[in-house]
Amino acid sequence: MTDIITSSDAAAKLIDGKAAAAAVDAAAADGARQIEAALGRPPCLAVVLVGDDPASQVYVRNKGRRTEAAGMRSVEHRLPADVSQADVVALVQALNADDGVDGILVQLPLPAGLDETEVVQTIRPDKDVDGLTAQSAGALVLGAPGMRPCTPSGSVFLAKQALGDLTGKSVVVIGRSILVGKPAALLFLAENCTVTLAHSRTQDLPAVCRQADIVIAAVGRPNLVKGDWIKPGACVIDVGINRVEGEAGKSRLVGDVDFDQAIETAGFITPVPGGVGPMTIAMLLANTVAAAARRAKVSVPDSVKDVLPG
Ligand SMILES: NC(=O)C1=CN([C@@H]2O[C@H](COP(=O)(O)OP(=O)(O)OC[C@H]3O[C@@H](n4cnc5c(N)ncnc54)[C@H](OP(=O)(O)O)[C@@H]3O)[C@@H](O)[C@H]2O)C=CC1
Ligand SMILES: Nc1nc(=O)c2c([nH]1)NC[C@@H]1CN(c3ccc(C(=O)N[C@@H](CCC(=O)O)C(=O)O)cc3)C=[N+]21
Repeated sequence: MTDIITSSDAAAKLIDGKAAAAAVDAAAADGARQIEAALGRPPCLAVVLVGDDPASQVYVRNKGRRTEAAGMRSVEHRLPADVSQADVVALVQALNADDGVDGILVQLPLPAGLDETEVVQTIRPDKDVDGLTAQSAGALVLGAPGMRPCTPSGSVFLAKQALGDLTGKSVVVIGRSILVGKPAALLFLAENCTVTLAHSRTQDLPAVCRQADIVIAAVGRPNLVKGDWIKPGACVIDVGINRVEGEAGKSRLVGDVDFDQAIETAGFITPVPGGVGPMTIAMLLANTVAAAARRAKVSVPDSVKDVLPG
């Protein structure tokens, strides 16, 4: 297996999200084989993509490819951007009722005019592999069993690869979205971290960040987090995926952290691309295997239990 933590020419070690995702994909593939042996069919993930946002299409394509590579079934449903609310809800209801579907992911954001909350709330909680329904969110708050959101789960996994047990670490999460920041704060709390949840109204964000043993940047602002915001030796998990103008008119992906600066002070850092992004898909696969197991009333394979957060 490739090393997940590798050294760089600068101070920080790199956390290789691709290598970590390959390990989690392998665990999911192992689990998928066990499910197929028990059920006579592999776990199945349905992805709903509304509109033609090019970035979303790339994610959906990556998800489809990795799902099949892990020996699972992937079904994509594409709807036009001008689809009605009722038609999106009806599709989710049909997927809820389809016994051959174990997991449902509705790609966010939905085009303007559609009620995202209603669509997400339509997903049956036992198929909510994105962990975004009120039932999943409630279970996370209560510390009860349930599906955890994929990007925050991936962020915890990578921080553990770098630091081991996270008990007592101070964590600053920047961004409080339902998809990333808020559940990330709760997952790190569940790891016994001391968590600060920062956002656009936070006062003196650089000073808040400098207290952190672990910084989670989930803002959507290219290079917002500067090198001198990072406590020497801290672990930096960059969730941001921002497309910016690169050389020769070509676009490239950057995170929310000024990587070239932060790598000089941090102890560990995730790159973009090749950091949290690949882990998000890996956790989605793991959640899909777990959902298939629970629905079939067989035990969740140990390989999958081991990679998911508590
Ligand atoms: N790697 C992956 O798999 C994934 C990556 N992403 C990426 O992560 C980033 C965040 O996504 P998402 O959470 O959906 O984004 P949202 O736009 O929903 O949320 C952004 C959050 O950042 C806060 N914020 C905005 N500007 C600042 C600022 N200047 N200082 C401090 N906080 C600020 C906002 O605060 P307020 O609430 O006060 O407005 C808000 O809470 C994006 O780049 C997205 O592409 C998202 C999902 C998965
Ligand atoms: N309901 C819902 N759940 C999500 O989890 C969700 C969503 N909606 N909407 C959009 C965001 C974004 N997201 C990414 C997933 C994988 C990569 C990924 O694989 N990135 C790779 C490659 C990126 C590339 O090169 O295009 C990388 O960072 O290395 C990125 C981003 C999931 N999201």
